[in-house]
Amino acid sequence: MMKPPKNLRHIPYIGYFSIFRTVITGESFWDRTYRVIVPFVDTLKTNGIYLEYGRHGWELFVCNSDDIRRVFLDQDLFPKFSIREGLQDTLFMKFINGENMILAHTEAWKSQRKVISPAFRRSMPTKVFGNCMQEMFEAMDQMGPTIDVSNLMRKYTLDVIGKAGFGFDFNAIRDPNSEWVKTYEGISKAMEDPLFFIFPILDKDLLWMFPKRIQAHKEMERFLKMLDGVILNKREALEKEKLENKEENEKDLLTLMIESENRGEGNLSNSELKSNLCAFFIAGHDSTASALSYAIHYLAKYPKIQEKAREEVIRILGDEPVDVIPTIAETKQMTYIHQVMKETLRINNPVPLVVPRVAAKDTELSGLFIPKGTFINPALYTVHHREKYWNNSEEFDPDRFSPGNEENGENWLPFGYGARQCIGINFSLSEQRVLLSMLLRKFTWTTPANSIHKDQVVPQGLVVIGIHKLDINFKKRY
Ligand code: HEM
Repeated sequence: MMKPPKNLRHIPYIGYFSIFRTVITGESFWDRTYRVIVPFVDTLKTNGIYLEYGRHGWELFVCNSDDIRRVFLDQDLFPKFSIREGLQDTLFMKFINGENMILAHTEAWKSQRKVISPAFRRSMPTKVFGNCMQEMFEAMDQMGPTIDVSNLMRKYTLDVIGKAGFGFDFNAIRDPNSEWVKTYEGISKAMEDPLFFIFPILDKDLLWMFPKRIQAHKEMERFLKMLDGVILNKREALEKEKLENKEENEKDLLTLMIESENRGEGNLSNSELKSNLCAFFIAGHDSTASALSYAIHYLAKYPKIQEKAREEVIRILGDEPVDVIPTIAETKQMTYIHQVMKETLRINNPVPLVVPRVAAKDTELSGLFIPKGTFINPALYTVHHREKYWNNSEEFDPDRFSPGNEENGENWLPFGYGARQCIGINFSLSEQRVLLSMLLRKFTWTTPANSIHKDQVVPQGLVVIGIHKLDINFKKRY
């Protein structure tokens, strides 16, 4: 355990105690990458490939974008690790039980993606995003000038995933204490509990020792039953043509998936539909909330960038003192806001590591022998911070992505790459453009003098990394 096994010893490694120090001092993922990983990787003669001890023993970390793309593209040689192993019956696995796109492999994954991709291509519900924003503005009116943005963004993205995902109103912004908001927040907090995350055995065989945890399992079952009901009702309404008449792009994803099926584009059972809705929560809720919170943080920190972004919105949507929900065409004109979003996703990508891949047979990466069974982590966050790819990588600079300056595009990997790239990429980017543009028109904002994030951001989260209690001072423009 102190040293990698013999067949991996030709690859440099970071000592076992390094990770201990991080755990004991509570160092964040971001800080550790800057303190330990990036400087170490830059000294390597292995094209940024090294080993570190992790959940599955000695694992490979790939920090060059060429090999990362190779790993993502070749699903036969580098299949996704099956995260079910050892996790059956845990709270997390109950949530995404059954087959969904995140867990499925090969043929099962292909046939799911065939039905679900068209649904995501058709969906671009800017009106749903904009209506949620108007509810958010009303809520902000009641909050006073200093607002906890991380909390607000989680409420906003929960309402969006409910309405745009399956036509369900969590009502998280208007009524943060409503039944399903409390239930969802309870189970999502329980799923992230580090104790049960690190020792899954406590969550199943030794569950009887933790009454609060047993309660969380019960709440989970209630939540999943609610989703069963939503799916049955939706199928029934579609059969009886009882759904309200909506433009194609404003329909929720569940409707679009069932319609794909009805057109003969494939089949998803009710349990697969439910499992995929849960996958949308896991993959799309906190990730987008984190991206938005970080964007608002950087816009507060750099007032000139905020002003430039606002000028762009005003140029496109005008400056009348009324809320305007942008159309899809208008969001596409927001090139500078898009640059701000891209730079935010570079510097603090919410999903810094993905589900590991496993070498299906003996192979090589950058000429290094990789034995069959090796766990491989595409280290997206490290790639985003290497000087080799990005000048002054610690600096927030949206101009890196200005038109004609896109040479770094292939090193920008917040949504993964290849066939398994994030299916929600355009959905999330559009959601972010609507929120940021409407917020920029209505408010200016600054970081309070006593902010805990003034010198360095304080992150939170284990898998999706957000920002801890981001207080921001807002001032209305109209
Ligand atoms: C800023 C927001 C987001 C980020 C940074 C993000 C990031 C990612 C990444 C890195 C992957 C690839 C994982 C891998 O290869 O192992 C992925 C996959 C996925 N994402 Fe996202 N995501 C975001 C938003 C969303 C949204 C809004 C949804 C759905 C509503 C979503 C649904 C999914 C699904 C279902 C997959 C699995 C796709 C497959 O394996 O075929 N994501 N995401």
